[in-house]
Amino acid sequence: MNILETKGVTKRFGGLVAVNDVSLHVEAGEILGLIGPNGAGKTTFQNTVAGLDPPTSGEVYFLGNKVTGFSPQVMCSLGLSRTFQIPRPFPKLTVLENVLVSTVFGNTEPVADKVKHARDKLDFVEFPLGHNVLCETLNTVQLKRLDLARALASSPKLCLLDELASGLSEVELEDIIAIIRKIRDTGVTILMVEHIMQVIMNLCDRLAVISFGNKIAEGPTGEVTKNPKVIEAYLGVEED
Ligand SMILES: Nc1ncnc2c1ncn2[C@@H]1O[C@H](COP(=O)(O)OP(=O)(O)OP(=O)(O)O)[C@@H](O)[C@H]1O
Repeated sequence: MNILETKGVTKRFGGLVAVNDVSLHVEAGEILGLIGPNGAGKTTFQNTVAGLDPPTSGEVYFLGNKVTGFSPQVMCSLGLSRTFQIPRPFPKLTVLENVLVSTVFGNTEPVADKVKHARDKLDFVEFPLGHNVLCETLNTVQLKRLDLARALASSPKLCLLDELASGLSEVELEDIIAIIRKIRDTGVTILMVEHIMQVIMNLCDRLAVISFGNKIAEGPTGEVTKNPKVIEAYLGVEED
C-alpha cells in the first residue's frame, strides 16, 4: 500500500522551476531516500507534500486521500510529521515543553499522560541532556535529536526527515542510523532527504533521485546507486 503518492508535482518560484512534474510513491513501512545534488529541489518537494508550500500544480495523496495544498497543521493531524534541515524549536521553552507542544497540538490521537508521552519520545531518541534545559542553549546535535522527538510526539504514520545526519561525527552517525531504524521498526514510514552515503546505504530500501527539479530515477537502493544517469548527476560528465 502506498502511504504517500505524488502525481506530477511542480513548484515554481517566479521563473524558477524548483520541482518539475515529480511523481513518486512511498510504500507503507519502507524508508525511501530522496537524494540529489545541492539545490535539486528535495526540500522544496518535501515542503509541497507537508503543506508548507503548496505545489503550483500536481496532486498529493496521503493514505489514499487527496491532500494537495492542505496546511501543515492538518497534515500533521492526519499523521505526517517532519524534521527540518535547520531545527527551530521555541528557544525560550525547555526541551520537554517543546515536545509537549507537538504532543498536545499536533497529535493524531488523544494522549492521556502527555508528560510521560513527551518524556518517552525524548528517551526514544536518546536525548543526551536533562528535559528541563532551555532550548536556546542546545548545540546542533542536541537540536536535531529534539527535532526528531518533536516529530515523533505527534504519533505520525509518515515522518519526513531533512538531512538529519548532516554535521554529525562518525560515532553520532552510527547512533542516528540506529535510531532511524528503531523508528521504522515501530511502524512509522520514513521519507528522508539525505546526502551522506553511509546513512543512505545503511537505511534506505529504495531511492528517488532528483536533479534540477526532475526525478531521474526511482527504485531499490542497490540498483539506483549504479544507474549511470544518477552517477552523472552527482559527478558530472567528463569533457572530451
Ligand atoms: N522560497 C523560495 N524562493 C525562491 N527560490 C527557492 C525557494 N526555496 C527554494 N528555492 C530554490 O529552489 C531550488 C531548490 O532548492 P531546495 O532547497 O529545494 O534544494 P535541495 O535539493 O533541498 O538542496 P540542498 O541539498 O542543498 O538542501 C534552489 O534553486 C533554491 O534556491
